[in-house]
Amino acid sequence: MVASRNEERLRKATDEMKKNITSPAELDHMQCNIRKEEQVQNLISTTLKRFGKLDFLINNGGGQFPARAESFSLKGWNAVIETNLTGTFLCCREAYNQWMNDNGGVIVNIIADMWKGIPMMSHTGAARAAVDNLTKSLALEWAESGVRINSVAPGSSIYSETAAANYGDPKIFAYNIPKIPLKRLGTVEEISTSVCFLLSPASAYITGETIKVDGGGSLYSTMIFEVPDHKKSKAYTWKDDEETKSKL
Ligand SMILES: CCC/C=C/C(=O)SCCNC(=O)CCNC(=O)[C@H](O)C(C)(C)COP(=O)([O-])OP(=O)([O-])OC[C@H]1O[C@@H](n2cnc3c(N)ncnc32)[C@H](O)[C@@H]1OP(=O)([O-])[O-]
Ligand SMILES: NC(=O)C1=CN([C@@H]2O[C@H](COP(=O)(O)OP(=O)(O)OC[C@H]3O[C@@H](n4cnc5c(N)ncnc54)[C@H](OP(=O)(O)O)[C@@H]3O)[C@@H](O)[C@H]2O)C=CC1
Repeated sequence: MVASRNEERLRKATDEMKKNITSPAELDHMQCNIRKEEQVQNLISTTLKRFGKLDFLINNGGGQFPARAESFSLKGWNAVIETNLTGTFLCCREAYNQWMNDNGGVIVNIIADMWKGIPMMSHTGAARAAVDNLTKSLALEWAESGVRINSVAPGSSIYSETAAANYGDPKIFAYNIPKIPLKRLGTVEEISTSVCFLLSPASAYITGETIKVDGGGSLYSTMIFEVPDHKKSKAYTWKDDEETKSKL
């Protein structure tokens, strides 16, 4: 079952996938806004009615808009936290309560390269770091039910048409290439094969872990953003201490 908000995009994506499926696996799609609790409950119960089981859950839905933190309205902040953190939590909780508690299963959460913060997208950085931590807590709480849960963290380097449209710049991802040790963008396949590995029995002994698929970008330098030159940082020395004391 493939689910998201936009019916037309869903239909196109599932038609495309059906053309490429060589196994007898069945595929369906369903509208669901993961920010809405009832819609998530309905997604999981409909999936169970349609397929009779729920082996895997992949929380891939996510997104954000670029802006400085001081400019965020509460509505904008909440939109991004609800999309990336609350939506992921609701999907995990429903999958567990409706099926995986009794039957086990595997969950993979898609997060982002937020290890050094994400300037200009601090809302999504905070939400993705929270999902990284949620993954670890759930791995411990749900291990006794036979549930494994891991994350995949793509670099800011996998070309996305919707992101380029959202950010108004088709070259938005290409700007990052100089900051990626492997000196190229990643492919969608390089993300999905990592997800498949984590879903497969080959990773049966891995839980609560996050795989970074970023061409080494997270080891290197912060993407896109440069801190402007400034003289706002005052050094601290013992001499300053004496001056402070004399003022007290
Ligand atoms: C991490 C680095 C690399 C990552 C790459 C990718 O992830 S690639 C994948 C990337 N893919 C995606 O990102 C796709 C998915 N992304 C989305 O659907 C949206 O970005 C969303 C998550 C904000 C939800 O939006 P929605 O409209 O459904 O939500 P809503 O109606 O509930 O609240 C809207 C409120 O949010 C605010 N606000 C929104 N846009 C802007 C902006 N440009 N400017 C400023 N503010 C903005 C504004 O406050 C607005 O309220 P207003 O002023 O209208 O009263
Ligand atoms: N491309 C990249 O370089 C990177 C991507 N990522 C993350 O990887 C994931 C996939 O990204 P990508 O394919 O590039 O981007 P897309 O924008 O193409 O995919 C985001 C998906 O999330 C769905 N979505 C967004 N909000 C909701 C919601 N409220 N409820 C249900 N579905 C929702 C969208 O579908 P619809 O609009 O139909 O709801 C869309 O299918 C995202 O979480 C993204 O943030 C992380 C780091 C880098």
